[in-house]
Amino acid sequence: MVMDVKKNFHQTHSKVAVITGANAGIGFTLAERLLKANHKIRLCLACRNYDKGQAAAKALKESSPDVDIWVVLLDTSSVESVYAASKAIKERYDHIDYLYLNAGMMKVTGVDWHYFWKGLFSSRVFFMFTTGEGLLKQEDNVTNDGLQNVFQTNVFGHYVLIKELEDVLGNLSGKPDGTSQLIWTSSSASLEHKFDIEDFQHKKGNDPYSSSKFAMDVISVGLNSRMNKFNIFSHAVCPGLVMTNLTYGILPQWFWTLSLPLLWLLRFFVPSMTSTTDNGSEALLWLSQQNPSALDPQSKFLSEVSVLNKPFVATKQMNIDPDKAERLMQELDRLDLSLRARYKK
Ligand SMILES: NC(=O)C1=CN([C@@H]2O[C@H](COP(=O)(O)OP(=O)(O)OC[C@H]3O[C@@H](n4cnc5c(N)ncnc54)[C@H](OP(=O)(O)O)[C@@H]3O)[C@@H](O)[C@H]2O)C=CC1
Ligand SMILES: CC(C)=CCC[C@@H](C)[C@H]1CC[C@H]2C3=C(CC[C@]12C)[C@@]1(C)CCC(=O)[C@@H](C)[C@@H]1CC3
Repeated sequence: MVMDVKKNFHQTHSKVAVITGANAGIGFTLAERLLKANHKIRLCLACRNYDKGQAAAKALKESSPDVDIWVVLLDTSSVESVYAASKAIKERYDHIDYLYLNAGMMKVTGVDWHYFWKGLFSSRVFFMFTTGEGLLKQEDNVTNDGLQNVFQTNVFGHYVLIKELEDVLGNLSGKPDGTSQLIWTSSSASLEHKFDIEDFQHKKGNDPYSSSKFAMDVISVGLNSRMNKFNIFSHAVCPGLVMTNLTYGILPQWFWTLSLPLLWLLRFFVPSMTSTTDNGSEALLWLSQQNPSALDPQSKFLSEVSVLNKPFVATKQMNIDPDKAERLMQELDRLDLSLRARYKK
């Protein structure tokens, strides 16, 4: 009897997930949950600090000692670091199933408490708790590559990473039925009116974080138009308000701990008060379990939570003009080319 041993790519291949900013917060919990859901998954923790990355890998291996976890040094605020990390990633994996574009930062110098108290007793209170609009005084600086730091860290570094990894994504990896998902950790602070295509790095504005998160959503839509034909699908996620180093950089941990009862009460009206990294990573994990070709390229996926602390995934239409998205991507392509010329890449 002749056995048919020819199996397709999906039956034989162990899934590979690359997560940027995986050593802490939402990225670390996502790594834990991906492993719990599929212990055969191969994980790449792409971190800017090698020791923190190794510590995260060690912690993950404590609960699953036999798993394939690898740490690669990646600083999204440096294109040379992105080039080096991509090269190392491609040497190790011939296909990536999930590329989580999660690393992110914001530099907050203060909270506008006057605006907060006024907002608390106004009709914009729920919007204020969902987006944080107008409450945070932020600063930005210029990276060694000469770009705005928040833009380069949150957006452009990831855009270059995707371009560098193109030949291990979707069917461009040479696997005819290979599929890849690009999953952006965006935010409900992504606000269209904070973004200006003429100033896409947000050199002039005062809310670089919201601008960067809106740019992410636009790029995600644009990537679908360009890349769905290669079985590469892009989606953006809002994790909600989660207690992590990012929020501890805004106000001290003790303040957030004391505010937890209030944040839980707010869940009656604002389901984005996810609070924990477990709740916040819900939509990121959920997306890895979906057929991406069946998802609307204009949908944003929100991690939300019920009053009883049960996480769920909600969707929101983005209605982003694909032509606008293509225009932004062309700007980023030009910037990418000029930096490649500088670094002779
Ligand atoms: N917390 C929240 O309420 C929300 C968070 N988000 C988004 O979630 C994502 C994860 O943040 P969160 O887990 O909250 O915060 P954390 O600060 O806990 O995690 C951020 C991760 O990104 C890494 N990172 C920062 N800058 C760089 C860089 N230049 N290169 C590589 N890695 C970098 C950090 O590394 P290191 O440890 O070395 O600093 C860390 O691993 C971010 O994109 C954030 O904008 C979105 C909505 C709400
Ligand atoms: C909790 C109390 C009593 C006060 C805190 C007031 C603000 C500091 C706080 C209210 C809404 C928060 C918020 C964010 C930061 C902190 C707040 C402005 C984010 C902007 C953090 C990063 C994100 O990506 C957003 C989704 C958050 C939106 C809400």
